[in-house]
Amino acid sequence: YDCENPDLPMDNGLYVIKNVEACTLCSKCYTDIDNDDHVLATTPPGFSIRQSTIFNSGLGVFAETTIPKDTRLGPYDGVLYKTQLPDISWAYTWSVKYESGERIKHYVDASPKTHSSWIRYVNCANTVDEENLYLLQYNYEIYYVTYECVKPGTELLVWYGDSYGEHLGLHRTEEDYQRRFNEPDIRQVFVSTIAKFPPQPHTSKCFKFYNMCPFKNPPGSTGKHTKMCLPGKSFDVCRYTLCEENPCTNIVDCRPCAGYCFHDGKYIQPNHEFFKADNVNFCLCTDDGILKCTIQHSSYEDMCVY
Ligand SMILES: C[S@@+](CC[C@H](N)C(=O)[O-])C[C@H]1O[C@@H](n2cnc3c(N)ncnc32)[C@H](O)[C@@H]1O
Repeated sequence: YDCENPDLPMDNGLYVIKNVEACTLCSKCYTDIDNDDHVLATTPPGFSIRQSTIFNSGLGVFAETTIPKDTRLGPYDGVLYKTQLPDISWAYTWSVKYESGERIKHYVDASPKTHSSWIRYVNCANTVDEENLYLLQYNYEIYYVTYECVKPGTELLVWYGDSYGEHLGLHRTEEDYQRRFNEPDIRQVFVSTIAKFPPQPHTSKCFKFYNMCPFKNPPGSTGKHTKMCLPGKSFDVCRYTLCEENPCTNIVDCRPCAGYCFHDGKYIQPNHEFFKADNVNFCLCTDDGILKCTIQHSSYEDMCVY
């Protein structure tokens, strides 16, 4: 990319480089999204995961091409927990907070590789001068954003926060930040646009994609499910009773597609329980492909009726 005129999509004032869907080609929906390579398969072009420049810190993420300032990377995928259970591997866990920035809404644990994305490998900067990313919580998801134009070969580094930093033997003060950036500390930014941009009912102008392939049949045509367009033209399957149709191939019965139920752009494994985006309701994908969700609504997902 060109740092001055990058040819990248934008969202809310930031350039966007999204995670690659683990199943990239429509014809290859049979990819086993459940194996350990899932996380590497989510790495977008222009980045690599390799031995970190930080001594004894394992793998790290490197820019292999120029990445413009203000580029949003992610999201930081993982398993969501409402409470910090003792067995959560905190090493890969971020907390997602309510808008006030104080109360914790849930935790996202990227230790299971089957559920995480490539930015789980971003290490913690040893010094403020090495920091080239800040953390952005946007619509209750965690992203990393570049502070500056990142040159090829540079390791991407973020500040994990004071207590995690302490654990790694690292210290950082507000003054360190101000010395480098000459502005108030913005290492952790919270933005919630869910209320500002309510989902719009599907129209023919709103294209839906799954793994880069537009849906062949307009959603809702069978009357079995309803899809809503969310900001950024992403899609959500609000009501999905039987998992009959693979939107990539239109093959009836998506069992060979490494999953039964389909929600929010992802296949859900049988008997897998997960929180919905509102993190109030949770769903279970049953063995026979039925997605059962609770209906204690508190957010825009009020519109989704099961
Ligand atoms: C979110 S993971 C980052 C990816 C990790 N390097 C890996 O290979 O899976 C966090 C862990 O990376 C290591 N790490 C990250 N930043 C570090 C640093 N500045 N110094 C030492 N270890 C670090 C620590 O083991 C930490 O618990």
